[in-house]
Amino acid sequence: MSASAKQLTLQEVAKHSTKKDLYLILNDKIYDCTNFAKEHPGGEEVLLDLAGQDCTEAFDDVGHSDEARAVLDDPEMFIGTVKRMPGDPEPKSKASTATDSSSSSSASGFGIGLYAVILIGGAIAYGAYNYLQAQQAQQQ
Ligand code: HEM
Repeated sequence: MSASAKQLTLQEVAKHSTKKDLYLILNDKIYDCTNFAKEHPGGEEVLLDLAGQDCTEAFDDVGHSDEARAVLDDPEMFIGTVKRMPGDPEPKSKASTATDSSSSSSASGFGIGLYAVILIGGAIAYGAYNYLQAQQAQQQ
């Protein structure tokens, strides 16, 4: 059975998104969860919501047990692996690092803005101080 493991693109997997034909992607592997969905302790709905999509993140967020992972060892459920095409989104587990780096770059953008405000504020204060000093000197 595993000898017949297929490679499907994300678009092909996305076609299997109904109650009667339900594929899920987990860590770049494709599983037929049509029968399992009815038995899923977390409910059929959550799996149907993610049908035909990558559910790696959602699966990890729930903190599934090793027993849950063992369910996926069933050769009846294993379909094959994801064939990534140019322009496809990255696997979910790697996507989180991408968001991390973008959020840190926006944070440093804010840092530069704050730095500029402090510099300009300092320059204005220095100018005002010099002006007042000059005024006082004139009065004496
Ligand atoms: C095909 C993949 C999945 C398998 C094999 C699976 C299997 C299981 C199993 C065996 C449990 C019982 C608790 C445990 O052993 O951890 C469980 C619970 C649960 N699952 Fe999944 N699950 C899958 C995908 C998902 C996804 C994508 C979600 C989405 C949000 C989800 C949500 C939940 C929730 C909320 C529970 C807790 C239910 C409760 O404690 O009342 N599962 N799952």
